[in-house]
Amino acid sequence: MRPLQTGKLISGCMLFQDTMVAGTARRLCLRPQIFKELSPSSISKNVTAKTIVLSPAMSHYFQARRGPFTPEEKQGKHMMMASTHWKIERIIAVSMLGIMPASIYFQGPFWDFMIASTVMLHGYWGVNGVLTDYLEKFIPFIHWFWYALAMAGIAGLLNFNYNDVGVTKAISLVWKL
Ligand code: HEM
Repeated sequence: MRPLQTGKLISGCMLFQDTMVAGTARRLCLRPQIFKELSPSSISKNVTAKTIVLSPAMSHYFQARRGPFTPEEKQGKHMMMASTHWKIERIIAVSMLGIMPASIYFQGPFWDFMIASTVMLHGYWGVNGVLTDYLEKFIPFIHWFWYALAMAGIAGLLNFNYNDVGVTKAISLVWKL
């Protein structure tokens, strides 16, 4: 067992010295409850406050791996390089800046499809990235829920475009209310 972080109270924030990465210090604002737990004397003396003790295995588990990664690792199980995927994500996001006003202005089936597909793709990738970064490690099957929800989402939007007024008309009708 070894201390992961030690800190001392400085002007309402806890300055943590990360003992695992020498020379790096991070300032974290704490919840106000911390002040109730500390006596006034301990604050005024500026004492070392808390030491969180984690076993090396646990601290390693909670740490993200920062590379260096091999080209195979970077590609993973994907059909394209992550950097190519990243560029496509950004091209779609930037194109949405034009597609959104254009579809409201022109309307019709083509623009219904454009807005439904780009928003769904962008939202799908965005949430998928959040799940990969924060939850996959703890809930490995979490993506399957997202795949099901995303498929239901795009199916619902396409159904709405084919069998109802369509997304662009629906947005302008909402604004007319
Ligand atoms: C024209 C409109 C939009 C633009 C230009 C845009 C742009 C972006 C960009 C550049 C990112 C990446 C940020 C990063 O990686 O640091 C992002 C992330 C994201 N976007 Fe959008 N976005 C738009 C609309 C939307 C909409 C309508 C949704 C919801 C369906 C959405 C959901 C998300 C999500 C979930 C993320 C991931 C957030 C994260 O990684 O923390 N965005 N957006």
